Amino acid sequence: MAVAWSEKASSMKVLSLSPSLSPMSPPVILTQDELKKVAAFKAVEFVESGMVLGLGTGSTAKHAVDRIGELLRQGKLNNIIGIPTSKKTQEQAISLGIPLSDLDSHPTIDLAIDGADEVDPYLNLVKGRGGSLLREKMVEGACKKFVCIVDESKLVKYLGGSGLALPIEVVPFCWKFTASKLENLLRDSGCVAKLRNDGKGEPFVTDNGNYIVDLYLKKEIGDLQVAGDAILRIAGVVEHGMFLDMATTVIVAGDLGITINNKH
Ligand SMILES: O=C[C@H](O)[C@H](O)[C@H](O)COP(=O)(O)O
Repeated sequence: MAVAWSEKASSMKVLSLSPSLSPMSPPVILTQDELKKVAAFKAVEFVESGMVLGLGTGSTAKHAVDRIGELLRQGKLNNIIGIPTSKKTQEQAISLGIPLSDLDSHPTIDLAIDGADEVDPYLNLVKGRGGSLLREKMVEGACKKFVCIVDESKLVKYLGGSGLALPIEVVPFCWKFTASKLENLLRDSGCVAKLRNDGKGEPFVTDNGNYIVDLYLKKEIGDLQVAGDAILRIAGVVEHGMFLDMATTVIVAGDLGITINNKH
């Protein structure tokens, strides 16, 4: 069962942002990227030698992968096997000397660490604004523990509430048809569907050779699970970017410190 942010005090641990600061140190304002790094480093404290690890994708997860590589190099972690969630993370992990495998060989993952685009009060997530949602969902769905790491700008009252995209991975074939089906399905939320482009005037293509249709919502979706299941029933949809009831822990770094929110 999930809990709302306001009800989380008993499950929440507030920690210092910088362990090197004494209690009398003046407050330090961190940049957004520094906050991402703080959350990532905290998550890596959950990693133990011998684990099979899901390696996330994005600017927050990158810090975690860097840290894992650093600890391996220093001999503070051993026998780690990483399962990357994108080609980009795979390249990063290889450059850091992190041994890699895949879900075929390791269908059960001990722990995954990954960022998110939005986190709602029930620890549901939007992911995929970097385009990696399908592999992320496969890997994170195979985890015993999924630790999500965000800076506090990612917290929303409801999924889609940032006004930014809810990404849907679709097959390229007749993507306009699929996009219109999605708009129609979520018309009560004022849904507008747009094909993501690569910034050079061409469609963005995922690691799996698919397109991304970004949904922009004016109103909250009612039942997320029902909506998610209905989205997946549209022929042409490969996966959606709502990660419902998947994160076991969300670590949030903000101006006042870190909160560690555990799913009950
Ligand atoms: O497809 C991208 C992933 O879902 C990312 O984890 C998500 O977009 C968050 O990325 P960032 O940490 O860069 O904000």
